[in-house]
This record gives sequence, structure tokens and C-alpha cells, in this order.
Amino acid sequence: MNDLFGPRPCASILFPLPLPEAFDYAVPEGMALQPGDHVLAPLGGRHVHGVVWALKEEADGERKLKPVEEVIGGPRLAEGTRRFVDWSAGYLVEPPGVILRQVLRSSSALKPSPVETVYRLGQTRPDRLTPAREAVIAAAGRKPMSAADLARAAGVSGSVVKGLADLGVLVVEEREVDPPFEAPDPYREGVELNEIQRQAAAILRRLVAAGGFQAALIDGVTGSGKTEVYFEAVAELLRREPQAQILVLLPEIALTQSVMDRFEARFGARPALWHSDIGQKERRRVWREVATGRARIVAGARSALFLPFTGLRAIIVDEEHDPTFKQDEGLTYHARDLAVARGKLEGALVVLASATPSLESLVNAEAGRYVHIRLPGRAGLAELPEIATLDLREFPPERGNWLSEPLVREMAEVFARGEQTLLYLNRRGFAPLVLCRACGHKMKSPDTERWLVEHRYTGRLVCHTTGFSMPKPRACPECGAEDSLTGVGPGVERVAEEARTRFPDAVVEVFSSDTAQGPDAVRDLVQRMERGEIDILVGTQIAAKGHNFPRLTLVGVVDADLGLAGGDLRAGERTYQMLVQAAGRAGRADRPGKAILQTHQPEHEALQALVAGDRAAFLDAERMMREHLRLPPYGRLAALVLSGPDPERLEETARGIAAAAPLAEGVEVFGPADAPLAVIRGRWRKRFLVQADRKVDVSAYMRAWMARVKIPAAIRASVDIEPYSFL
Ligand SMILES: Nc1ncnc2c1ncn2[C@@H]1O[C@H](COP(=O)(O)OP(=O)(O)OP(=O)(O)O)[C@@H](O)[C@H]1O
Ligand SMILES: [Zn+2]
Repeated sequence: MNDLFGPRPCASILFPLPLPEAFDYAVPEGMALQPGDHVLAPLGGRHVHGVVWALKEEADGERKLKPVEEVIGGPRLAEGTRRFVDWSAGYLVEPPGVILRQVLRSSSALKPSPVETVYRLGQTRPDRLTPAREAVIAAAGRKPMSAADLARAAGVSGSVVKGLADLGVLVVEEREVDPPFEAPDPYREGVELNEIQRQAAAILRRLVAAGGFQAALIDGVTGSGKTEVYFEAVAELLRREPQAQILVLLPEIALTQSVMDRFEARFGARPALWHSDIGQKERRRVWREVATGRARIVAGARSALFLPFTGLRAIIVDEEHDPTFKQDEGLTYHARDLAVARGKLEGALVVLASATPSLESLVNAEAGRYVHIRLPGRAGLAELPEIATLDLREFPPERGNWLSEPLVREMAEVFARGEQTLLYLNRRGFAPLVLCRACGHKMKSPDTERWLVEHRYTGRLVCHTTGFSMPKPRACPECGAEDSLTGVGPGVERVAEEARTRFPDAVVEVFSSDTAQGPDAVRDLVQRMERGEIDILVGTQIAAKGHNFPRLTLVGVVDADLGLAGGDLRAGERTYQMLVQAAGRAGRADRPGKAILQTHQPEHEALQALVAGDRAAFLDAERMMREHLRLPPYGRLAALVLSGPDPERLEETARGIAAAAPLAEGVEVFGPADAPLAVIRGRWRKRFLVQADRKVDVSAYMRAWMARVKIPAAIRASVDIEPYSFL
């Protein structure tokens, strides 16, 4: 027994719950604990899974601490992972348990993999061979199988299998149901790099050799071979440190398949894959293999950043500029920013790669905080595509059409040569607005008051913000007129319809998150495109980034103006990046490519810069604007969004919160204002925007502010550090 008044061991346990901090528990005698251990401890009358966050001695027995109940076992959370949880909690202004919940994504992964018994063909052969026995021997020779599978494969009864096992012809083995991932082989040959790629790879190899944290930006035009270059860093790392773990973050599940294939071709093994759709069994397997340090290369979506690595040595953020790295809902974070932070904490190399780096990363590179690696030309024979604007004021499409004549003519030539066209329009569905021809009523989402988008394939009207959907009504809900509801404006489905009408002999497909649901559908579309089985692909941004379609030589941007007018601070940058990426799909192999941008304002500076291939001109203008307005990366932003069911109560709470905002030098607080999306699913919303000088720690400011206010239970307050969405 512990001496009642002497010092006694106690453990702070962090639970994966939105609690303000870790709680202390007594460590019962005979229980050996270490930080990172998984335990069960009593909490609110239940036994809850938590993680030992710290161990200490309690000076006296004054506090009556409850004891830790049980050690669950399983791979201990490594120190780097724990420090990352603490750091992210502080930075994102969230309770640490909320971040821990991101980390503990599979509780069944704590147990070792279940094992199964399999039968393998041994060396001995039976004295007497029957046809049944021969069938079993043939089947077992292909691969080890369970008794039931073997009997089924051989078309015999289980007793034949059993008999052969008794004779020692079949050898019984235990095997993990969740097998480990194959180890990558860093000694295989990659493609032969060109001179510039070799220099870039040499810089990365030096960074790997130096060890520790470093960030590098690979800033290379589309098709310059950034992937091949970062492969060299991965290979070098694995040659030096075979136990190293490497994380590759990808913006889009649509891209994972081809990147996985390329990893396999280069390293002879597929990386472990992590994203929200992988399914429970695979989730358990990846989590366990990462936590035990056995998985070497992990490719994944942004949430892979929270995996429990034990020896993370490199993080690669491919297409680092991509807005999907920012999670806007629930736990809001930017995976690129957190990747750099995790790299620092773990002492790992961080490689950011993009043809259109974010202004944030470029400024970091120019200031010398990141190593700047440039690849100014395309690999091999490919040239960058020619980019031209097509003035829609001069060549307006016919009424109800969206493709202008000169673009259609180019498409016809491309089709005649057996090459492919990508028509890019970042609008899902058939039409972005549905209105009544009789009374002018616009169909709006009951959730958000936003326009409903018509989807013709499903016959439904959909709210793209909340996912609300309804069948398209026959009669106008306002005036009752029948068959008067009409879709206005184009979405990808409508453009595809037009392309089919124009080119009846061509195979036309739509590539958007609606038509490519799930990895298999995406893979299928990508492969058909790669094999040249599709002539015209009409796609949203998911079709426009990262892919390598060798026969794609024409990219038509249906509406290059879309997004330029958007109100948020990154609208210009984002449009520019999307157009460069879309155009960058053309002419990636030996045939030259061309991109045609349909626009009403060819004089716009972003479009002019694109046509002239003058990125510096565009960036300079963008930089001046941001600097002048003290916007990121020249200033810092944080948002606070309040939501609640009762608008008056919300208003009152918002006023109280506004009054509690601390005064600080270099910090301005704007709001509360009605959010542009003032109501979502019956909850009213108000926003604050905090703008601060670059040197201000906005997270600390927000923590101080939140510590001063008491928020009623019905109202939700969420802090967004460096917001990308202003809705
Ligand atoms: N040195 C090389 N020799 C031959 N082919 C190469 C070489 N480097 C790259 N390639 C090929 O060129 C194509 C483009 O390379 P990769 O996908 O790595 O470019 P990227 O810079 O990542 O492009 P993007 O930014 O547009 O996605 C690929 O098919 C790749 O295999
Ligand atoms: Zn009407």
C-alpha cells in the first residue's frame, strides 16, 4: 500500500474528448506506466480509454485521486506524436483531447492483428495420390489458404485437407489477418533525371544527409517531374535509415491511385494508404502498422497528418497550394501549415511541391526560411502548353450554348487527330440556378438560402453547401405554373450535353465528385482517360490537377472569369492557380498542347499573366495588394464563428464576446457581423475577424480572448486560425 501521506505516483491522463485538459489519477502499486501508454480510467461513472500524458509524484495525499484502472496495451504513442497534439491544440485553440481524438482513429488497432490458420504446401508428398488430393496440392501450391478456402478452391471436402495436414503434406501456419505492408526497396533505379532534376535531387539528398528539420519548396512548372525529384529524397532517406517513416500528403483521393502506382513502380511496394473512405479494416491495419513503426511510406489525405508515427523523418506535401488541404469544418486546420509544424517537432524534412506555390510558401522561400528548388522546364520532350484567351464578347456562343465557335473548331481538329480534350468548368451539376419562367422565383435551399443546383443525372436539386437535396418539382412552388422551372447557366453536365451534340461520334464523360464517387470510380475514369478511351472529358477541379494524360492536347476553360470576381482574399490567386493547373494537363507527353480560356475580360491581369507566362507579374500585383491590406502572409488572420438556434440570444452573446476582446497592439477585431451564410440547418451564424501584424501570435490572442468569455451551452463558438473560408 502507498503511504497515505508520503509522495505517491500519479499520472495525467488525456482523454480523446473535448475536455479542457488532462486529469490526474493515482497509479496503483504494481502498475508500471510510461507516457504514451493506453489505459482505462474512470470518468463520469464510465471506463474511458485515455493516454498517459505525464507521470509525476504527488507531494502529499491531500487530493483524493481515483486510480488508473487498467493498462490496455498496444503501441505506445510516441513522444513526437504527443508533442504534436499539444502544439496543435495551442495553435488551433482547441482542447488537446479534440486533437487526440483525431489521432486515435481506430481503437481496435491497439490489439495485435487477429491471426488465422493457413495451410501451405510442404516438401513431403503422400504415398497414395487420389484426384481429390491432387486437387488440394495444386491449389495449395498457388498460395497459403485457410482449410475452408483450400477445400473450396480444390472442390473437395474438408476431410481431405485435414488428412493431408496429418500426413505433413500441408504445413499449418499462423498468419496475421492484417498483414504488414511490404517494405519499399530504395535501391531500384528511377527514371533517368535530366540535368536540372539532378541538381534539384542533389539538394534534397544533401538535406536528407544533414538530418533534422528543414523545409524545402519544389517550385516546378507542370510536368517538370517534381514527383521524380522527391522520389530521390525518399530513396536517399530509406537507404540511410531503413526504419524511417515518410508521409506523403495528397490533396485529392482522385490523385492517390496514380501516385500509388508510381510509388510502386519506383520502390517495388505500394505505400500504406490513408483517407476517410478506406474502411474499418484497412484503417485498423494502417493505424497499427504506423504506430508500431513498421509502415515505411504512408500516402494520404490531410487527416494522415495525425497518424501516430514513431519515426517520422520526412513529410511531402504534394500540390501544396491546394485549397483542399484546408479543412473548414469541425476541427479547422491547414494541413500544409501543420505539416511544417510537425516536421519541426519531429526533426523531419518537409518538402512542399507545386507548380503554383501559395504566396505563403513563396514568401517563406524568398525569405530563406525554406530552401527554394526551381524546375523551370518540362521533363523530356514536352513543352509547356500555349495559352490563349478567347474573347466571348467577340465570339459569343449561340443562345443556350457555352462553347464558342473557335474552341469547337480546335476540338474538332484534336478529335480528328485522335487526341483528347479536357473541358474544364469548376461547377458541378447541370445548372447552378433554377428559376421559374412564369414568375421569376429562384429555387433556394431551405437550409442556407443559397441557390439550389440542378443535377440532371439524378433529377434532383442540390445544395452544395449542406448537401440538402430534393427531386426537381414539376410545378413552381411559388406560382404553381407547370414545367416552368428552368436551369440557368452551365454546369459540367450541361457542357457535356453540348459536347455530345456537337461531337456525336466522340466518347464524352463527366469527371466531378458526383460522377466519380469513391476510389474505384475515380480510378476507372483516370485509366480510361490514360488509355485514350475517352475523347472529351468535361471536369471540375478534380480532373484538372495532377493527372498525366499523355494524349490530352487541348484544354478548354469554359469560364475563366468564374472565381475572379469572388470576394475572398485568395480569389485571384486561386483562379490563377486553377487555370495554370488545368492548362498544365495539356501536352505532357510528346505532342504539343494548347489551352484556350473563354473569357469576357481578356484584359484581366491574371489572364494576361497566364497568356504571357509571366507568373512574376501576377504575383507582384497580388503581393502588393496583400501587403497593403496587411493580409496573409504579411499579416495574420483568425476567425471566430458563433452559431445558435435563437438569433436574439446569439446577438446578445456576440455582443458580450465583443466586449471581452482583449486590447493588444497590432490586433484589430472586426465584428460581430452576420455571416454571409447567415443560417445553416436552422442555426444562425455570426462572425468575427481578427487581423493582426505578422509578429503577433494570433493563437495566443484567441486563447486569451476565449478564456475571458463564458459561452452558453446552446451556442457553438469555433475558432479558425488563418481562415480560408469567409462564409
Ligand atoms: N527525367 C525524366 N525522363 C523521362 N520522363 C520524365 C522525367 N521526369 C519526369 N518524367 C515524366 O514526366 C511526367 C511528369 O512528371 P511529374 O508527374 O513528376 O511532374 P510534376 O512536376 O509532378 O507535374 P504536375 O505539377 O503537373 O503534377 C511523368 O509522366 C514523368 O514520369
Ligand atoms: Zn413561378
